[in-house]
Amino acid sequence: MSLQSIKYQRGSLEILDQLLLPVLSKYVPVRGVEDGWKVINKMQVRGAPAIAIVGCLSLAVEIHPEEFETKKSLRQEIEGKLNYLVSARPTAVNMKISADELIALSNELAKDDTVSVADMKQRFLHATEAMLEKDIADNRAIGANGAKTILEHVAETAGSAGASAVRVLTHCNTGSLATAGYGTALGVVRHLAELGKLEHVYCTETRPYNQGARLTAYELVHEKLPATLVLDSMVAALLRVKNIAAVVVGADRVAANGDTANKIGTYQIAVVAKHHGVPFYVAAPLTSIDLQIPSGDHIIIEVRPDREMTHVGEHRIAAPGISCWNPAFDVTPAALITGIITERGVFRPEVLKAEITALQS
Ligand SMILES: CSC[C@H]1O[C@H](OP(=O)(O)O)[C@H](O)[C@@H]1O
Repeated sequence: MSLQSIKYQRGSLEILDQLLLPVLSKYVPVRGVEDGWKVINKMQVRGAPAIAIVGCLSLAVEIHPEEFETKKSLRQEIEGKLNYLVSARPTAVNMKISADELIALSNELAKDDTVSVADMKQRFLHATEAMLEKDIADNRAIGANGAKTILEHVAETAGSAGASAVRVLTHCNTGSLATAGYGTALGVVRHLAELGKLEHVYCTETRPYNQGARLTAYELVHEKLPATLVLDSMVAALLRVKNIAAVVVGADRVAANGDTANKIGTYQIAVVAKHHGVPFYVAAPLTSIDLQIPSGDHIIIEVRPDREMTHVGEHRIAAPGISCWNPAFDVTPAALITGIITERGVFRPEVLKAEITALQS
């Protein structure tokens, strides 16, 4: 079983086709931007950070063998192709943020007369390749920050000096298959396990793509972590009887006020967690935080094909002719979020914008 969602070396990019998991582990080549757009749009690769990394590396493999006459032509290629890749899926912000950063870099290099066109191409390739290691480092920091916060909350609530092992619930897939490795919310789970403080992790199936049943369960079984799969409809009952210490989920786009777009079903889990007094955390790198939008009302929610609901593979499970509503995400209001776990710290939603702005200044 492979957990490496992305295989890259200069001039070559392959992605693990997540539509085939867990039954088949098959890598497919991504030869350029058209392939990159397709594998993202079809969700052969998915997960906010992985989308950005695969998108940017698809451009890297495309321009690697090309010779550009001028820096202007290279800059135009970079800007046009990155903006095209942003259109593959609208909700996660990571691709947009990465595209803007790389476009800004190429504009800066194009203006610098001391930089040749060959140097400019090399600098661009290095910048895209650096995303892989940075994502893994960010995820490890998210894991450590999140585990610490959850254990402190549990100890504080119990009035004890240290927390015993905890039970957590997660939704969708936020692990190695959604990132360059280790994961965000699943990185918190991994770090709890590394500390010997993970009693049990529950993962929801996450209809209709089944990221939980097919991908998160795959990762947890692979690492022999104590895990149980539950149906999306079981969350309320689970929180009532299983003494869950915290819910930790990922994010596709966090607005400046902390409202968070994440996989459909996240909002209702947050409502149930509030009802049961269970802390609800969002785990996300800064590349998932969009300070340009004031609230979740401004987040575009991708609506996906009906067939993802009416069929499991080739097998029809819904009556022919029924109409469907298939938003891929929903928005959890900041008021339902206990904390946003990032690689730079854990922030309450009401201070997120100020804290992130201070970090970035
Ligand atoms: C680590 S971000 C993962 C994030 O992306 C998932 O959506 P999708 O599978 O449609 O790309 C889900 O919202 C996860 O929380």
